[in-house]
Amino acid sequence: MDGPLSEYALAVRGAYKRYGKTNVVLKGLNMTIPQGHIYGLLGPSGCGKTTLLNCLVGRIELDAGEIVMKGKYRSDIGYMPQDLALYTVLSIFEMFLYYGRLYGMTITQVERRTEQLIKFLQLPRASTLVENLSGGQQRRVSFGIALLHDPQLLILDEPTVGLDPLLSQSIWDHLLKLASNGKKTIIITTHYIEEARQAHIIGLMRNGVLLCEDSPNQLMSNYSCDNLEQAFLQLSHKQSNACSNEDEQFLENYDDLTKTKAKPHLQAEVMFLWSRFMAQLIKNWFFMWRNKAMMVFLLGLPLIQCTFYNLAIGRDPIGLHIAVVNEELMKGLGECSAYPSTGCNLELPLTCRYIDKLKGRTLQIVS
Ligand SMILES: Nc1ncnc2c1ncn2[C@@H]1O[C@H](COP(=O)(O)OP(=O)(O)OP(=O)(O)O)[C@@H](O)[C@H]1O
Repeated sequence: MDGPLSEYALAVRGAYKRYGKTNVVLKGLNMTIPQGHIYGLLGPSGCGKTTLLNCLVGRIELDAGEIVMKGKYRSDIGYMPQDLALYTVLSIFEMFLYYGRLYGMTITQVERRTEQLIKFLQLPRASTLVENLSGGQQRRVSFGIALLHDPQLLILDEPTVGLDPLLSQSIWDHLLKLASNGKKTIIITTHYIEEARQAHIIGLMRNGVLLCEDSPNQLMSNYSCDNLEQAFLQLSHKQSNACSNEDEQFLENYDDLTKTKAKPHLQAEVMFLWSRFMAQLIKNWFFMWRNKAMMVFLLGLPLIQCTFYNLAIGRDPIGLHIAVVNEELMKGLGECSAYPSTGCNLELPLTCRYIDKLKGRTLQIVS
């Protein structure tokens, strides 16, 4: 697709990413997503889909390349990761409340949205703990979190895996509805190739690059086949024949290829926000409340440490033999017995007063 990159909801140009010294995952990838489209990102396991999405949401940085996005902040994106970021000791509502507060939503807004999402995603009651949900239900909670703050760009990493086909279809219907008014742009990865036919554009990814980007119908007609799988197969053959020793070439030239470092495409977040602080506080409170043993331990440990510290340090040593060297009492400690141990007579030798104080403690004075 041509035209200035800023016209698109999202565009990636010349993206490179390598893990360690040898695992080059993105090899100069280009991707273009117009506003209001659903983009189905397809590719075999390990081809770099999650890596690409992680770069888009700012979780990791590209080594080189450019990402241009309509949104400027992380909160402009709704992201559903493959590995669910859920706190299992929280309930569904508490989970939504935590993320809602991170996005700056009010409690009333979160309550209203929770009601809608529970109905749409067919989730159990809002008070149900996440740990008591099935894997599929947990994925739906994670999907709900991505939709919670109604972002302009949705990035969904396999949202329909393990779901009932009817629910899967209703999720696709909802995504099509979200995109239909031209406002929301959605990137979705899936292993179900047939399901991806519902996307407006399909990106077929293999070996760190996109083999093609087109509408599903156009793709199938270009390769004269009646399903996407055959089109993908033909493209994969073409790629394999074209570059058999590609990996070694990339490794050799990687430093040259990535000379121009990628600039961050999302603006840095403000260091401190009350809503974020409160979100953490609420989450930790619920966490502690559900883990009473942990709470007792966390509060009890400093108490125990203080007690032992005070018992061990700063006390008088017991039974310690000490001697006082001084030249005030020439005839030894016996001299002190002649003086009263109280009063404020400054003519008395000060040593006697000092010895007197020591005697009252746990020390043994040796004469
Ligand atoms: N944090 C990491 N550190 C090192 N290597 C990684 C890391 N994350 C991913 N990889 C490697 O990068 C490659 C691409 O992984 P990625 O998860 O992006 O693939 P994927 O296409 O999303 O796979 P799947 O469809 O199975 O989720 C794999 O070889 C993987 O082992």
